[in-house]
Amino acid sequence: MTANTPALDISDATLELGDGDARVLALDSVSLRVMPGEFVAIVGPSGSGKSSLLAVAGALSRPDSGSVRVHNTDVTTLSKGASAQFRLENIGFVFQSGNLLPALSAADQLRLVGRLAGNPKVDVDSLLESVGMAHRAKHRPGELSGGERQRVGIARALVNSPSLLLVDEPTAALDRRRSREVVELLANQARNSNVAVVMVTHDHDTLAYCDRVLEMTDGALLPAVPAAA
Ligand SMILES: Nc1ncnc2c1ncn2[C@@H]1O[C@H](COP(=O)(O)OP(=O)(O)OP(=O)(O)O)[C@@H](O)[C@H]1O
Repeated sequence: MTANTPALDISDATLELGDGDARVLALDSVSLRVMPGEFVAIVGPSGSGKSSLLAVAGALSRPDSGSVRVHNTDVTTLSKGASAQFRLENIGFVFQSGNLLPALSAADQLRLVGRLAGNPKVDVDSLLESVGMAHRAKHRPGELSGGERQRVGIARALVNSPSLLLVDEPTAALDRRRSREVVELLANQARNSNVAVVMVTHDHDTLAYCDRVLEMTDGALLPAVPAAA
């Protein structure tokens, strides 16, 4: 594996959803290559296919045609079980609201994901430190602010040192200042951990932190638009 190996390489992926009259071309010959350490934002109107793109990139759904390689593994050829294990070890997911387990402290959220991947010696303290949350290690999600929960969610997604981080609307529940902080944190993590980040967002305020901004329209991914647009 060389430094030139893309962390994500989607080639000509097509995905149809629904049946009969409700059939929709969610992905229309989409190609996307993201290198390690690169931070890419995907914008676009509701229903344009952004979530479908993340699902295909994260081996959660299989395109009807085309290939999806994550760090040189074609994830479209993996069985269901192998794909779940591959996701756990190679892909981190960050969702809108952090998606933390209510009963677990911040530190235990991270430990659990490490244990599930057979990686019990995770350096939880350093990871929480890297997202500015070391002082909240013992707090449960209910005792954290929205921005803090999102930070723990990012640390948790990084536990197994993934090559790819897929992020869905991370700032939807946050005010302007916290939104910028969370996206700046993602940008720093991309650089420092050499992880490729693909973020779906409606938040044009945070696009300046991204290396590239792409736009989805009717299932197609358009060439980059200026980050400040
Ligand atoms: N299970 C499904 N069955 C049929 N059509 C679906 C299904 N899921 C999504 N779609 C359709 O596929 C298209 C792409 O949906 P997708 O969720 O990827 O869009 P999106 O850009 O993420 O939207 P949003 O910004 O509102 O989350 C939409 O037209 C949607 O209505």
